[in-house]
Amino acid sequence: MGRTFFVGGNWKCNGTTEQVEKIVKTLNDGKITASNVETVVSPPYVFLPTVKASLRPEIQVAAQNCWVKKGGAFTGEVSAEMLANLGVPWVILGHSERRALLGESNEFVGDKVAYALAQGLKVIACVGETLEQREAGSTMEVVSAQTKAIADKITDWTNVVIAYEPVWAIGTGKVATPAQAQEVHANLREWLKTNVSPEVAETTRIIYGGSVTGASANELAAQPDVDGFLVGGASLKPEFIDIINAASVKSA
Ligand SMILES: O=C(CO)COP(=O)(O)O
Repeated sequence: MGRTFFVGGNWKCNGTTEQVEKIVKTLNDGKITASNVETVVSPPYVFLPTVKASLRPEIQVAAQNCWVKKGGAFTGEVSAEMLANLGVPWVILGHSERRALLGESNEFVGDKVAYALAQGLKVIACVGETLEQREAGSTMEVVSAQTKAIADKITDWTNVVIAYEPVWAIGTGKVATPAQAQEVHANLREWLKTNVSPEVAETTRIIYGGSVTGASANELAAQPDVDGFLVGGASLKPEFIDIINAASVKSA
């Protein structure tokens, strides 16, 4: 195996200067006991440089989005080149909130992933089905189409982490069961094996997101195809440290 466990904290559109300082202090003081884990937190753009400068070196930063191509006359956007210039190593792309609220299509997300990778950024690419889609039995159809739109635009998957985030589990407190997460992760890995390559399937991290807490992390992490988490609400709280430490389950 050898996939390094990956834990991302997506702060979404939250935080004041004071709250951000507090979260950074909690992260810097927290006892990280797991050794086999890559940790990334994603503050809103405006806080990125301060958070990057004040965080302990084991924790990296990610932006929550970036523009689909080279910067220029695109008011309100932030380009991948700017993130690279600031030394921000990661970017989250295709989050369901942006797909749903801002109308980002599969193809648009695929283009963003390709452009960000070409600028040297690493990408956390999000996929996931709505409750209606799950109930209609089309979960795999939806997540494969989202993954295919990315696969169509890139050849090198080294710097890509796939985040499976079922929309019905995001911010609802309704976490997927370990079996539900494992089923989709295994199917996604199989999809990569068939449609990209066995090597990419074996090495690409597939992480789970949706109401992960300190209490649910260990059992989810124990699933063979769950390679980490993308955490929203709980990433603003001290229990994020427990979620990072769930990585120990893999080496236990
Ligand atoms: O959307 C998420 C992370 O990107 C998950 O959010 P919650 O952990 O708050 O459900």
